[in-house]
Amino acid sequence: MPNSPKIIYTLTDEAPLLATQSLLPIVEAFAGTAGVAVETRDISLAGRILAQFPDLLGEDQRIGDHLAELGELAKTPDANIIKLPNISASVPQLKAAIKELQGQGYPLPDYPDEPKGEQESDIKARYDRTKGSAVNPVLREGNSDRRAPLSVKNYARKHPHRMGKWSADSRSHVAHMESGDFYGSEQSAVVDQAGTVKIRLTSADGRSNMLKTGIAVSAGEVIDATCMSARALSAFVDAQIEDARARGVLFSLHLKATMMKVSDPIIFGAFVRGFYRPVLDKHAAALERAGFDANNGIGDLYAVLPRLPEDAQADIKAGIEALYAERPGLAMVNSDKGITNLHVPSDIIVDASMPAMIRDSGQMWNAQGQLQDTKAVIPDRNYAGIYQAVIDDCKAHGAFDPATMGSVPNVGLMAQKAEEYGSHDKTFQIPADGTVEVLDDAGQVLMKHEVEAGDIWRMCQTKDAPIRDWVKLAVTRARLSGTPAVFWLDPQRAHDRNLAAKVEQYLKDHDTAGLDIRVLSPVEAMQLSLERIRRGEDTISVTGNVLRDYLTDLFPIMELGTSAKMLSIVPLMAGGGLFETGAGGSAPKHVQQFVAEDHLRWDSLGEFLALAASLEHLAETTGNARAKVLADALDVANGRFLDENKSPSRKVGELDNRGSHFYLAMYWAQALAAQDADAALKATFAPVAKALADNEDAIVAELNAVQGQPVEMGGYYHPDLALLGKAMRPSRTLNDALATLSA
Ligand SMILES: NC(=O)C1=CN([C@@H]2O[C@H](COP(=O)(O)OP(=O)(O)OC[C@H]3O[C@@H](n4cnc5c(N)ncnc54)[C@H](OP(=O)(O)O)[C@@H]3O)[C@@H](O)[C@H]2O)C=CC1
Ligand SMILES: O=C(O)CCC(=O)C(=O)O
Ligand SMILES: [Mg+2]
Repeated sequence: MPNSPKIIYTLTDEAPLLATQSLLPIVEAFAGTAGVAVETRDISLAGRILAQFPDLLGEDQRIGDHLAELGELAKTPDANIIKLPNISASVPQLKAAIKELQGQGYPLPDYPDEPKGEQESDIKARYDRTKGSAVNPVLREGNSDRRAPLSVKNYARKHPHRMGKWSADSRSHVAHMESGDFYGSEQSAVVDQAGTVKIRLTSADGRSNMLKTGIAVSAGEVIDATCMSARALSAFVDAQIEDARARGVLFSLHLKATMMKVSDPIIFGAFVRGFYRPVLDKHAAALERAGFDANNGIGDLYAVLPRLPEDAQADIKAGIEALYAERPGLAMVNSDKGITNLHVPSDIIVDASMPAMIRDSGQMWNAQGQLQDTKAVIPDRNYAGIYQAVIDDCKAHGAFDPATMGSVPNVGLMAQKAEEYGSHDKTFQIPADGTVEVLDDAGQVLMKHEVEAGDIWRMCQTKDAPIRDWVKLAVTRARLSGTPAVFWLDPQRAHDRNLAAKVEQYLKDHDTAGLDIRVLSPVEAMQLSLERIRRGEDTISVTGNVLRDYLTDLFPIMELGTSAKMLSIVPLMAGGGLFETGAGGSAPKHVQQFVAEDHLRWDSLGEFLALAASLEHLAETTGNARAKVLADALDVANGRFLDENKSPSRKVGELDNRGSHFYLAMYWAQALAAQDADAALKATFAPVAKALADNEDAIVAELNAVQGQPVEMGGYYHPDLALLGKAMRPSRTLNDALATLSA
C-alpha cells in the first residue's frame, strides 16, 4: 500500500509565519493538483504554551500538542515535514508571550521565577518545556545536509552582495578563556552496554545528592562530562572588560542562550554582573526584592525598576550612565533605542552574530550608531578559535569575494539530541563545593570532576546509530559532489577523540576509493577551507552539532549574504524527510518593518527549496508521479526566480515577500504548462500560467500599492491569522487566478 501523500507545513512565528500566510495558499493550490494534501501544525511559541495548559483553558481555547505529535511522526517512514524557523524563547520573550496571551483572554498563570510549592513548580516545569530551543531537537531524528544548491551559488556569483572591506590593522579579535572552561575539563567515555547512568554530587562535607538518575544509555554511545569554573569565568569577565577599555574597542558577547538554554543564560548573567557590578552591588538587596535576575540581561533591570522607590530608580539610572562613561563601549543591538549587547540573552546569537560582524569588516555598532572594531567574547575554547581563524584570514587577505569564492557545505551530526545541544536536561549550576561523578548501574565511576559552588557542569550524549548515519551521509555527499570532505575533530578533546575513533571504524563500511576524506582540528579545518574557498574550491565540512549550527550561518552569510538561501535537508533515520528552510532564524527585525510600513523583506527561497525537496521525497516514497512533475517544475521555477532576481527588496514600495511569491507561482505554473511528462497537469496549468503572465503588472501593482502604511497584526506572538491572511494576500487578481486551481 502506498503511504498517504501528505506534507506537513509548520506554522511558526514572526517573519516566517507572516510569509506563510501568502505562500501556503499557493503551495496548497499547486500540491492539490497532484492529489497531495498539505496539512499544517502549529509549533509557534504561543501554540506550544497553550498546548501545555489544556486543564486551564476553555474548550475553544485549547490546542493539541502538535510538536509532540510531529516528534512521533519524525520517527516513522511517513514523515514529510516542512519546518520553518521558530522562536527559541529566552525568559523575557516567554514572559512577553504569556502576557500577550493573558491579554487575549487566555487564563494562563504568570511564569514563576522562583516557584513556591508543588503547583508553582508544575507551572514552571510546563513553561520550561517551551523555553529555549524546544522544537528543533524534538524533530531532528536525523542528521543534517545543508548546502547552497548550484543555482543559488551561481546567482550569488552573478549578483554578489556587499561585503565590508577588511583592513590589516583591524583591532577586532576573539577573546576566550585560557583555562577553567568546558574545553579544558572535558572527559569522555564510550558505553559498552545498554543501561542507565546517574549523576551524583558529593559535597565537601561528605553528603551526597543525586542530580539526575535513570539516564538511559545504549551500547556504543559516547557520553561526556565537562565543567566551567564560576571563579575562572568571573576573573575572565573582569579582565576582558578592562582589556577592551585599554584597547579602545567595543565589548561584545556571543553565546547561544537559546539552544544552550541552561548553561548560556548563566554565563550571560556572569557578564551582566561583571559589567554593571558597582551599581548592582550598591542596590543588591532592593534589586533582589524586586526580582531582578542578571541571567535575563540588563533589560530585566529596567523591567523591574518601577517596583523600586523613585530615588533608588534615579540613582540606578545615573549609576549606569556613569558606568558607561568608564567602561568600554558596548556593542549595540539597537543604538537608537539604547539596546545593548547585554540587554537580552536572545538578542545576540553567536551563529548569526559572528558572521554578521565578519561581513561588516569585523565591526559592530556602537552607541553613536557607527561601526567600530570589536572584542568578540566567546568564553569557551571549544569553538571560539574558528572565528579568530576567519578574522586572521580576512586581516591577511581582505574580505571574501562572493563573486569568486568557493562553497563550504555541511554534513552535521545532530540526530537524537547529539552532543551539547542535547545537554540541557543534564546541565547543573552546582550548589556546593564537592565532586560530581557519573556512575553506571554497577556503581562504577565513569567520569569525575572536582567542582565549586556556582560552577556549570554538564553531561552530553551522542548515540552510536546517528554517528554511523553521519559518516555514511558524509561519504554519500563526498561521492555525489566529488568534493573533499573534512571531519572537524579536535585531538585535544576527549569527546572528539572518541568520535574520531568511530569515524575511522565506520569509514571502513563504505567504498571511499578515490575520495579525499580527512580529519582535522577545527582551526586547521577552517584554515584549509578558507584557503580553498579563496581559490574558488569547495570543501564539505563534516561536523558535530554545534559547528553544524555555526558553519551553516557563517559560510552562507559570507557566500550568499544570508543563510535563508540554503537548502537544509534532514534525511530522517526512519526513512522520512524533514525539510528545514534555510539555516537562519525568524528575523524579528523583519516584523518590525512589516508592522511599521507593510513591507516584508523575508526571502522565502529556503521554503521554495525545501518544498521542491519535500515533493521529490514524496514522489519517491509514495510513487506519486505527479508530485515528481511538480517537484521538477518547481526546480525550474526556482532557477528562473534566481535568474530574474525576484527576491524581496529591503525597501518599502518595492517588491516584497508577497511579490516574490507571485513570481514563484507564475514561473512554477509556466514550467508546468511547458512540460510534457503529464498532459493533465499541462492542461490544468496552461490557463493559470497565462492569467498570471497577462496580469503581471496589475498583480505587482496591487501587491505594492498597499505598502507604506502601518499594519495591525492583532498580536505579536499570537497574531490574528485572519488579519494576517488579509494583509498578506492583498491582490484580488492573484487570489482569483489561484482559486481556479482548487475550483
Ligand atoms: N531553525 C530555527 O528554528 C532557528 C530559529 N532561530 C530563532 O530565530 C530568532 C531570531 O534569531 P536571530 O539570531 O536574530 O537570527 P535571524 O536569522 O532571524 O536574523 C538574522 C538576520 O538574518 C537575515 N535573515 C534571516 N532569515 C532571512 C530571510 N528568510 N530572508 C532575509 N533575511 C534573512 C536578516 O539579516 P539582514 O537584516 O542582514 O537582512 C536577519 O536580520 C531567535 O528566536 C532564534 O532562536 C534562529 C536560528 C534558526
Ligand atoms: O533551534 C534553535 O534555537 C536554532 C537552530 C539553529 O540555529 C540551527 O539549527 O541552525
Ligand atoms: Mg543556526
